[in-house]
Amino acid sequence: MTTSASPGPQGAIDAPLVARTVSVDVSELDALGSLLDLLPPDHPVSWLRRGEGLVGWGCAAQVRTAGPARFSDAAKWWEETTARSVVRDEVEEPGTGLVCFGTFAFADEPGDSVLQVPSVVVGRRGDRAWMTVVGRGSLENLEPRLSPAVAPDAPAGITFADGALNSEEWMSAVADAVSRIGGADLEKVVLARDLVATADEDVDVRWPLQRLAAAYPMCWTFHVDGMFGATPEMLVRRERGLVTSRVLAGTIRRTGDDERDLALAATLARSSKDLEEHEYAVRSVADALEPHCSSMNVPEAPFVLHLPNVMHLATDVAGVVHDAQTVSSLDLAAALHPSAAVGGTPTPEATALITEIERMDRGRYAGPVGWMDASGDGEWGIALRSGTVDGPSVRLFAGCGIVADSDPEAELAEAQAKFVPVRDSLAT
Ligand SMILES: C=C(O[C@H]1C=CC=C(C(=O)O)[C@@H]1O)C(=O)O
Repeated sequence: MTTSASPGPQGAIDAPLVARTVSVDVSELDALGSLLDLLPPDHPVSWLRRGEGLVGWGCAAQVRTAGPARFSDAAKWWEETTARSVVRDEVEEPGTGLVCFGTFAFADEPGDSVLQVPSVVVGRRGDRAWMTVVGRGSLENLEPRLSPAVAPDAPAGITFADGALNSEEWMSAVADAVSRIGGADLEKVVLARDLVATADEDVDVRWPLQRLAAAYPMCWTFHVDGMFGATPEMLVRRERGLVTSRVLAGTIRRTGDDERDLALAATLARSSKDLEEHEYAVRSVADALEPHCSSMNVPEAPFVLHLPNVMHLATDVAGVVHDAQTVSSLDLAAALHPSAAVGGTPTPEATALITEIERMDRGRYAGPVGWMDASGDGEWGIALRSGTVDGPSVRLFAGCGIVADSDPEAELAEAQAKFVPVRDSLAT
């Protein structure tokens, strides 16, 4: 575990964090554009849906963790950091006061995970808006002030290439997985592949973020430490004792013809292959949340979630938690990860097969990404429809749930459709 921090203008690096949250007039915010328009290029973070949520920038403190203890080490650091901090919060909503943003590796190894405390966070929820400024030293020196940022440049000269496996190789990995599912204890495994986009110059992540938020308003547009995307899947949200999770599994591509898409949605809702795959995913989430809840609501049948590129079977699981004092939203995310939507069923067999046949390091793709406040409330999505930006290079990821009667060609087409959000967001 490594920690670092910017000492700020008036404080030593090991001095406690000080934070001040003030209310912001929504019309003042609107006059500056969307929340994303406020982001400067310095450590931008985002968690936005339908124009609401949180953005932040600068880095007041951060911790990097790795390995099987990546979640618990990060959670411990957050507990210690918030316990030492001095906070003046004039708004007191979930997401005010001290807030951290995190992105966690999918696998125990090699794994590289981060929890960051931005120096500035701006939040919006309905007709309420706020700004938090974080530093070290005296609260009185913190000056919350909003201003627009310089707009990002479009990435230039983007080209795409296969990542670890080309299409043919990936289809044979899928065929291999199908043959293993028939035999052993394995019911489902999620196999992913990657593409690599290369630009002429460093990619400014604010460009794809703006495009993702505009094209996928029903998804959570996120960015933390190079990991960005627009995910439709909420691993866990905890707010004032209520926990919810949006489980997705079972997918069909859209055609662009609304009438045909409606017929396809009906087919999806009746498809036994997809319903079976979905059932595994819901069961894995409900089982992991159950020990933390005094009551739960698990709908019997899924609904169809319509996205611009694909449609999914979706179930919203909800519960009342009884251990909010001792178990944070990040602890819940750790308990849920990896769900059947990104690992498979049973989890140990599925993740072992992923390591064996996927032939790539997922990095933080399909890991939890999101934010948490000092009370432990927060939102952790699954980093899907996502990419990792590193200088001029962006690695894009997409995966599919493979079950006994999966067809490799259909799965390849589904993966292509899942690349679309990030691929299009890099276009000029
Ligand atoms: C693993 C991904 O999607 C998961 C989430 C929703 C539906 C899925 C499916 O139908 O296969 C996947 O389990 C991805 O987008 O990379």
